[in-house]
Amino acid sequence: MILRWFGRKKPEEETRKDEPSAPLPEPVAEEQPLAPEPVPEPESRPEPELPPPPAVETPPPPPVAPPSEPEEREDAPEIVRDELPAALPADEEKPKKGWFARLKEGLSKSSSKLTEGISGIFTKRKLDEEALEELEELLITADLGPTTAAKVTAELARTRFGKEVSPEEVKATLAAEVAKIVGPVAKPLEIDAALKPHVILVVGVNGTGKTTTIGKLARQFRAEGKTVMLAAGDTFRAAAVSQLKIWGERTGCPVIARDTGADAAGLAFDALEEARRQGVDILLIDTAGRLQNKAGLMEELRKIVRVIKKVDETAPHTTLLTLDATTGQNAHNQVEVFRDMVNVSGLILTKLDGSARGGVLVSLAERFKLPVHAIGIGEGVYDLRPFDADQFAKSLMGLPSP
Ligand SMILES: Nc1nc2c(ncn2[C@@H]2O[C@H](COP(=O)(O)OP(=O)(O)OP(=O)(O)O)[C@@H](O)[C@H]2O)c(=O)[nH]1
Repeated sequence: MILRWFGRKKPEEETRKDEPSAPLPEPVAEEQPLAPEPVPEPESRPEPELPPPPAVETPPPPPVAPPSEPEEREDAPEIVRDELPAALPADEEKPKKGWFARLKEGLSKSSSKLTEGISGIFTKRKLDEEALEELEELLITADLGPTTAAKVTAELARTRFGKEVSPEEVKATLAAEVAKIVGPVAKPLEIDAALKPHVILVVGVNGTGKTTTIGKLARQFRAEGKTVMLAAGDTFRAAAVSQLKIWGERTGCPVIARDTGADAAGLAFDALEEARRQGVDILLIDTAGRLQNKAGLMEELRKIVRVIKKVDETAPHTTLLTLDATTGQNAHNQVEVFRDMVNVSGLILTKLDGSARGGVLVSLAERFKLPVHAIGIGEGVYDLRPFDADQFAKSLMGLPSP
């Protein structure tokens, strides 16, 4: 059965009753399904400081195994499924504001650039050739890309040419056009419940938010009642491994890790075997993203894929590419590069908060047509949500909630 990420009943609601005394301080799965949030949440609670990772009884990290050829390995780390925490540990408080409000706030740099430009062009002015050219240029500088910019302005010209149009009308038309372009790529991340595990390989340039995204996804899956294992496949950097371990603790997920410099493919192989043995629902594999050594990275990623196919020839079932929205058009190059290395099945756009270049999502959608499964608007564990085309388009144009 295919389950849609976020689209299920909150597992806590179903299982909390028979859980032992371990108290859950906050109903962790408060998020809505994919549906947009029509009403902002009350602003009663103070903004929480991110507490340090709680002392949760997570299984100890598996022993570090020496690098070896995956086929020969018999000493897979011991992780007992019963030890998985029954509930998500207490961690960060859910943000007080609703998602749409936060998305709008996050995209405010991108939207103010656009809305100020639109007001400048269209206040008391007819939609003539010159205005259209200025608008097209504005959209290009806001990272929507030349193709999208041309398409969107042509649509506006088709219906309003020669007429006096208000900035509000232009924004509404643009939002509708943007929603049309990004709508087809707004696809939830689907998890096949029949797979034990569903393997998700997470790739992307260093710093684009792979590890953080893995942590956020892990929390969400755990909140849905799924068992999750994390594999620290960025064996190159010690900090990347320890960062993933922290996310493992925060989300109550075992982490398979090895020493720095260990063979990433071997580690992925071990992790998949272990996840299989334990009947874990989802295995999230972190990877390195050193583009400086493109050939080396390509070989490493391809080897990971090759090697995990020895355990499950259908794996990885999902290959997510994280893209940092602040890098603007550079994200296009990254899609091309990673698409050549591995079979990228979907994108996650991170750091849409504070980026003045959020429009890049539109040009990516237009050009690559790859599913955008989710967007990140902050560093916190709750700051990732499925991508909603209408919400995004309205936020980008600074318009009120859909
Ligand atoms: N503002 C903001 N920061 C984010 C978001 N996602 C990740 N970050 C931050 O971006 C930085 C890099 O994130 P990582 O998850 O370490 O990125 P990575 O791709 O795993 O990078 P390496 O560990 O270097 O391979 C961290 O400081 C994160 O907290 C987001 O959606 N918004």
